[in-house]
Amino acid sequence: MMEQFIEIKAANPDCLLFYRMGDFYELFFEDAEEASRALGITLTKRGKHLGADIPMCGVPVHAADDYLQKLIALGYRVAVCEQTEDPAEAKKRGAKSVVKRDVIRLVTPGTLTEETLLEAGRSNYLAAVTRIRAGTDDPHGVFGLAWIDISTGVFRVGETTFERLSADLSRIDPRELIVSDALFEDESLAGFWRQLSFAVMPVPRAYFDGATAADRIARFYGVATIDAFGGFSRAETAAAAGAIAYVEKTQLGERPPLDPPTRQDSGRLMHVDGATRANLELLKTLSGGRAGSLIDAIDRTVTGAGARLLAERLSAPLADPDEIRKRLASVGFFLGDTGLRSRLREALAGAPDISRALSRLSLNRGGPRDLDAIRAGLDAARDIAAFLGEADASSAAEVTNAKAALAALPDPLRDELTNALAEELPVFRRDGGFIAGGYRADLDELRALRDQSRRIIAELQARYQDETGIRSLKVRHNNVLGYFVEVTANHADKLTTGATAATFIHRQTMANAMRFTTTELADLEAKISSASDRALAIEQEVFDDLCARITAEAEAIKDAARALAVLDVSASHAVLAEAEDYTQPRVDDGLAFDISGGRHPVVEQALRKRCEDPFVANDASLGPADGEGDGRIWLVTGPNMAGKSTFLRQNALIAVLAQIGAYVPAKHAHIGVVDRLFSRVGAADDLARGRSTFMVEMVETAAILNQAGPRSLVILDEIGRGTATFDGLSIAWAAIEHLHEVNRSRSLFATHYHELTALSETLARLHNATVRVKEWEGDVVFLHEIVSGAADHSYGIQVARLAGLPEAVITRARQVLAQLEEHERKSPVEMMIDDLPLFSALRDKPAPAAGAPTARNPALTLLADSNPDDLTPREALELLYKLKAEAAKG
Ligand SMILES: Nc1ncnc2c1ncn2[C@@H]1O[C@H](COP(=O)(O)OP(=O)(O)OP(=O)(O)O)[C@@H](O)[C@H]1O
Repeated sequence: MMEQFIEIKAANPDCLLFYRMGDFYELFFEDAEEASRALGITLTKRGKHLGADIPMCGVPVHAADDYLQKLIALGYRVAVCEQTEDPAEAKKRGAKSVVKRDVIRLVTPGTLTEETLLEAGRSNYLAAVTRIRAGTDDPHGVFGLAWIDISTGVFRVGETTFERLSADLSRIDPRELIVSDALFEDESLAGFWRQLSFAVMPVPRAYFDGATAADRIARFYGVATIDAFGGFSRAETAAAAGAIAYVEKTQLGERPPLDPPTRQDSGRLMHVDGATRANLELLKTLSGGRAGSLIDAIDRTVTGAGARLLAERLSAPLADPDEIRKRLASVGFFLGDTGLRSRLREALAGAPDISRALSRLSLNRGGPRDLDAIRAGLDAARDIAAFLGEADASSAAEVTNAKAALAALPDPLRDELTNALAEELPVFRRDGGFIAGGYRADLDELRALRDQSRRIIAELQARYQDETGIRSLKVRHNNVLGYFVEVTANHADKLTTGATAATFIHRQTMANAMRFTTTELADLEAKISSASDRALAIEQEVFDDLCARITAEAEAIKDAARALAVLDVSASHAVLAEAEDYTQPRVDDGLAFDISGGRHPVVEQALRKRCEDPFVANDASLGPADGEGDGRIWLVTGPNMAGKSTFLRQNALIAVLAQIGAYVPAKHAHIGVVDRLFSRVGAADDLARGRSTFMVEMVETAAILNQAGPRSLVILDEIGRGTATFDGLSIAWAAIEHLHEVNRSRSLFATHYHELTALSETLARLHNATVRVKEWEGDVVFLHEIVSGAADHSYGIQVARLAGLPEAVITRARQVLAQLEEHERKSPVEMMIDDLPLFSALRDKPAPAAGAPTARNPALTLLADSNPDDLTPREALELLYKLKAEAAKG
């Protein structure tokens, strides 16, 4: 057996090998050591290899999914090795022969299908990347991308460049990425693969071989050529073939129901790079959780498929106004009909995840409950089609299409499943008992026979009791003996002696009981077990038959599943819009960015939950003044904690929401489609990548200044704060000029460098905005209201005081601040700035009226004239009284 194990393990060196032995999967050698550590299960030993003990641990087959889930989450890959013959068969070859075993599947993060291993609301993508260098001018080559979710059949391809690869991968957010070993080892990319947050798996170069790529895809789909799928580039075809090769390798011959690949044209999407995606906390917060993210605030879907579609849309907002308007129309449709919407959501909430059930059935991994999921899904689809059919959805193309997809579902299949399936269903098909009575006459007969035999056994027990006079005699059953007669030890003599001894054949002596069999019982047993076996065989046949009928309709079922997801998302946006008072944005091809009464979707809900003051809505207007020329830059100054970051982010989030086709938290919103969204907010260092906070900030800023264009929306929060004041100020200054002159993007720029507000005098499209605060009894009160103008204070010390800094530190900080401000008034900063050519335009500002000497504070004069070393305590006290009197005057 060890020889067999070692051979199979050698063929799967990069996986933990789950080696099936009876009711357990056993792991040996290093696998056992790793798994026992990772899973917290006991490490034992079994036998010896080369004179040393063999470490071993095991997990029960029935609980294997839980352990698999843990291992996959920890980044392991598992090869599942099953017994491929009955142990009885092996015995026929000789007592010592080993049962045949084979790996039936590789479980990897990107190729999961089990409900327990998948997250209901998240797609589970396997992505493949390949590079083509020939025929391109780009020294990095072009990159082909393919991504597959085998649990739902989604299959997409695209082409990208090195610059965009990271953004594309962060949009797809795969669980596992495969690349050819050559690309994996390419020195120029080593750092790139390392910094990705998901598993990267090098695979043989042959997976991506361009010469055979198209054939491999065609073979998978059983078509002569892939032309019918649409024209793909060489890079796309190679990536798609690589992904298919990997699916084939991990599924070992089972074929998941993949859609034909479709191209995702990233030109029609809003481009959002990884840093922006993370900064804006679209799908998860910077700390990695879902709570507090945008999706968490807006997700009102009721199905797993709906939640997945919403996440997918949030990762890839559109940049095509027509498509966006189509989605908005569906939301409008559901907003207009509350009754229909509630009925839809009720029906959806009860519908199972049919695409995932379909995938398991196609991969021969499904159970009776998956059949039932399809049945229930078809039922729900029919109900939904019926009541949608009554409504006039002509204004909403998506709803009309969904209706058509649902109506196209095959009724006979649904009827068949309804008739075939029993009420209560076991998890595994091997357990039987899932076919309803009345569906197959032969099955009913066998079941009757089985049930009848049980009755006969009861009768037999009564007869044996009578014949022997032992009232406590029982006919029992276990897996070792089958049916047997059991009497307590004190009655045993009656069966082993006299006339009855001929009937009762001794089988087993227990401490308190003795067990016997009889010829009659053995005959009955044979009948019962053959009836059960035959019944089970019929059920398996019916299962296969139903499975085949379902997979034959896979296309229609998948279309319907997609339609249900679209309906769920559209209705969920309507629910959100109604509950949260969102509005339909106007989206077009222009450069407008007019938001009135805009709110931050996450902060607004958080404030409400904490029962704090309601969110203060604010306007933003970044489009070209008078509709002509390029967009504007708003330079937002204001105290700490005033709400600058919130304002910046809310506008980016409103753009994202509008472009996924959702309603937005505002009174009115008019947005000319944003082609690229950039945001640099907050500070976080990336020590894993060897970058300090400031370095991260500069890398992200560089990306923005190098890539943003007139259709982009740029959010920059406190650029330059991570370094010395003048360096930071200068970088921020130059960045604004670059944005204004070169990028010409619609931008929001928050800063504490109040000096920057002077730029509005030279940069025509720069608008100064500030957040209002009130001072009250030395404290600051935040009004969160954005108005035109510039801030004059940071109120940093007041905020520090609110935060609970010790009073001594606050007092000292005030003194230092006063000195610094005094110093700065005389300092050469402004002179230095004036000397820079960029600032020369500012020099002509009228000088402050001269000749008004600032009167010196008399208290200060008193202090200056005193000499503390010469003062007696009494004189010191008198001085203090004088100072106090001066303070009271002034
Ligand atoms: N419009 C608003 N209405 C109500 N509360 C708001 C609003 N904007 C912000 N807040 C509250 O103020 C807090 C601070 O906001 P934010 O982080 O945006 O301030 P900031 O000006 O960027 O501060 P800093 O300069 O210190 O980074 C938020 O967490 C939120 O609770």
